[in-house]
Amino acid sequence: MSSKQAVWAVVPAAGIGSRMQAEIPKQYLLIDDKPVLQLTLERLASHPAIEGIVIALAENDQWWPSLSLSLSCELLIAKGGKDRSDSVSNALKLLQQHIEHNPWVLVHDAARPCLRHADIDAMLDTLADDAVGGILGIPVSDTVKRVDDNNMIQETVCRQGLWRAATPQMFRLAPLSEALISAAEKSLAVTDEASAIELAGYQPRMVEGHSDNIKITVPQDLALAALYLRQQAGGN
Ligand SMILES: Nc1ccn([C@@H]2O[C@H](COP(=O)(O)OP(=O)(O)OP(=O)(O)O)[C@@H](O)[C@H]2O)c(=O)n1
Ligand SMILES: C[C@](O)(CO)[C@H](O)COP(=O)(O)O
Repeated sequence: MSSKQAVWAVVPAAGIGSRMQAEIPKQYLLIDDKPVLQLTLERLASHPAIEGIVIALAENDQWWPSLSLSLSCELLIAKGGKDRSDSVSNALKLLQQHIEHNPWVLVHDAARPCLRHADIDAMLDTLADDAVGGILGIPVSDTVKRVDDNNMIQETVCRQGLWRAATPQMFRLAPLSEALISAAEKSLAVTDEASAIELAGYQPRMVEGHSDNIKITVPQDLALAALYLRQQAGGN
């Protein structure tokens, strides 16, 4: 598939950002005067392959109306759910009501504004003819320890073959929706789309991405994301 083949993006943006310990949900914190969510949406919408975006917003989201967005793609708004997987599932169901075909869907965290178009291109090119789909990730480069509740090291985990999963996670609309519904029906908590696809018996492909595609999660991540965005703007 060329990177021009139209795909839809799903952006879960209904979290409260508790680990960020901020006054407002982290997706509305500012980086160089722009809300994180706006940066992420503009990054996705400016890619030529993105036909439309479905964003999942919390029902009590009071910040969305204040965004001044001018996106070059269609935008649908779904209801956020209790967990990230519920928000994604709601967005997929809304998309299925909106379109009849079964496109590739890129699920991408609102909290990841540093996504590079090169990584989107890598996914579209690598997974073009894949029967299942796949995700962006980064190989683990540190030694990994398992630690107990008292911060005592229990074991060193072999890092051979260990990767950190990121987003986008790219799957076909119908099987992804079915996999998430199935996981929810079995009360199986999934923290990413690939987990649901794996539970459904499929084997997603890992696509190596850039390590600056960080998820803004804890306070120090905001300054790091700002640094990465400035670095990218400078052509690095
Ligand atoms: N019920 C939820 C929970 C999370 N998300 C979104 O999923 C992405 C990744 O989740 P995470 O980083 O965990 O965000 P929060 O859940 O907001 O953070 P925390 O766990 O610290 O509260 C975020 O863009 C978040 O807005 C969502 O759409 N719906
Ligand atoms: C989807 C994800 O970003 C992949 O690493 C991650 O699982 C989200 O987890 P969170 O606890 O909802 O931030």
